[in-house]
Amino acid sequence: MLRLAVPNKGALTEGAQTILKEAGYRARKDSKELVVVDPENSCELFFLRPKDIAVYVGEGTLDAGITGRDMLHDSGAQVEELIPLGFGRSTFRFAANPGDFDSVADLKGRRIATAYAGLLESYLAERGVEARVIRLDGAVETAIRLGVADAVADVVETGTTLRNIGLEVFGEPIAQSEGVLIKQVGAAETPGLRQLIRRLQGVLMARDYVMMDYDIRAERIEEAITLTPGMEGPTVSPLHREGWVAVRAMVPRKGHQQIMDELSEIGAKAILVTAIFACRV
Ligand SMILES: Nc1ncnc2c1ncn2[C@@H]1O[C@H](COP(=O)(O)OP(=O)(O)OP(=O)(O)O)[C@@H](O)[C@H]1O
Ligand SMILES: O=P(O)(O)OC[C@H]1O[C@H](OP(=O)(O)OP(=O)(O)O)[C@H](O)[C@@H]1O
Ligand SMILES: [Mg+2]
Repeated sequence: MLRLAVPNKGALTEGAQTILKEAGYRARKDSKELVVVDPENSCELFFLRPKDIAVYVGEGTLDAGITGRDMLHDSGAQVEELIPLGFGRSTFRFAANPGDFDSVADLKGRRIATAYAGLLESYLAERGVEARVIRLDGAVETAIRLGVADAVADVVETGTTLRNIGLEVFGEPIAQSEGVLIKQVGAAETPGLRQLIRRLQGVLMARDYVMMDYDIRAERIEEAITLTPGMEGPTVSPLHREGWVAVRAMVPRKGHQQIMDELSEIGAKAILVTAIFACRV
């Protein structure tokens, strides 16, 4: 039985729920459900606070979990990232009143408010910057206005929250984050976990790739294959027309229009693009 931790609220909840559903796992019926048993997939889903997930997985009480990469590093738990999941992308950054600071070195001896003290403290230690870290739970952007801190270190996605309170980011980004699948360091991958990984990779692939079909003169096939190399290699089948072949290959969704343009230029006809519903890599 695979025991999996899933965020019960916050920015990662919807993305986690959607990807698991697309991977064939049971969804919870309402946001108050804390445990979902999925006998068909021999899996139990535990809905937990995103920040606690690395702790449970690190202790080995759960086999795997979905959390944010920033939370994984903040926790200090014995967990490792298995695969990035492509949702809940954010940057972790310093911010302050405009003009107050230029770089992390300027923060020496100053107060920095954050809800990710573990992540911030290891970043400062790596750079030899001694500062006072003020631990808050959330809405840390307000700490400067209320005189509790000189700067903040927080999650920035669109930047709207910072703009609304008149703060500006400074220095290099501290970390890039997104939803990730994690497991305990050194723990064996059970068959249930391997199945989950394969299914999630399949969903990500189906999101990132499209299927492309086209017809082309046989003498241009090598040029065409350079444009659409596919995964293992494209399928090339004879066409019921002398000197022509049909080609089928998976291509990255991003940039597929350009590939179509380039195929047209070398004489490809009937170029079709279709979405991939599911796949196994
Ligand atoms: N606005 C956002 N857009 C995208 N991802 C975000 C955003 N805010 C947070 N995240 C990411 O989502 C994860 C969890 O953040 P979330 O805000 O859900 O947790 P939290 O702040 O601990 O909880 P809460 O906000 O409920 O107190 C983190 O990995 C973070 O990088
Ligand atoms: O750049 P933006 O798109 O504005 O997003 C960033 C904001 O989103 C998160 O807040 P959340 O809603 O989780 O509240 P919290 O600060 O209480 O955790 C994060 O802590 C920032 O405040
Ligand atoms: Mg938050």
